[in-house]
Amino acid sequence: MTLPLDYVRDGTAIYERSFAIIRAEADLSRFSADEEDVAVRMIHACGLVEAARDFVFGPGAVAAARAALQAGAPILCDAQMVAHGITRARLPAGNEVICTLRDPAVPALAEKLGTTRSAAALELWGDRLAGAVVAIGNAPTALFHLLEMLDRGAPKPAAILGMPVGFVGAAESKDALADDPRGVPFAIVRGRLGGSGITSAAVNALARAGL
Ligand SMILES: C/C1=C2N=C(/C=C3N=C(/C(C)=C4\N[C@@](C)([C@@H]5N=C1[C@](C)(CCC(=O)O)[C@H]5CC(=O)O)[C@@](C)(CC(=O)O)[C@@H]4CCC(=O)O)[C@@](C)(CC(=O)O)[C@@H]\3CCC(=O)O)C(C)(C)[C@@H]/2CCC(=O)O
Repeated sequence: MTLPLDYVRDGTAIYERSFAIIRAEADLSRFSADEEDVAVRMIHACGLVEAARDFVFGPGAVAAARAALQAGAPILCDAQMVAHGITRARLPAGNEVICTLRDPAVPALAEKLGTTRSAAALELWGDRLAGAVVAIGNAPTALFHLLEMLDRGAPKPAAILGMPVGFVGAAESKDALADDPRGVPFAIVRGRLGGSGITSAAVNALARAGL
């Protein structure tokens, strides 16, 4: 082995080269300029240029989420992994990043409601839901539960990023959001694909455009 090994060590150079590869290889033609910016960062997080086919941005979603973040809206996350992936330095207004999953009240609440902890945790968002940016990247049940809360009259968030991953309920929960967004601007990744990384990346792109 010849040391040092030959690889790029500069973080900014790595990002720049990655983003250039994505723009060269991905079909981004159906996105507006601001959607494209978000899509590139989402592809970067999952390593799949083909994923762009499954990205759906509802009308005005990027503008609504960006305006909310600029105005200081909190970011409500279903999982700690989503919350931890959000780069605080990119947030335009020192926005609060909230995940209630680990609240001690959640296991009993889940038992009482007969659902997962991920879904029950949303009940603790309370009034913070009004005008917030919601980022659901892990749990399909959380997205389903959010839609049920909205149907029961919960305050509307500014935007919903519905990007849970998996095989049970993921595609269905995202279809349910896209089919009836309850008047809330939304973005989804159709099908099984999604996850905390893609979702954090979407928030990071919405928080600040470009690199
Ligand atoms: C059924 C669940 C799924 N989890 C998936 C993928 C991943 N989950 C990870 C981790 C560490 C966590 N998942 C929980 C949210 C946990 N996962 C579930 C639940 C059982 C039910 C959610 C649902 O179906 O909607 C859920 C527990 C609950 O009662 O809500 C987690 C809270 C479990 C725990 O550790 O307590 C935890 C989240 C921790 C956090 O960040 O706050 C994985 C890292 C898997 C692993 O542990 O090996 C992975 C992360 C994926 C990602 O990108 O986020 C699925 C695939 C989403 C799956 C739901 C769909 C399915 O097809 O099964």
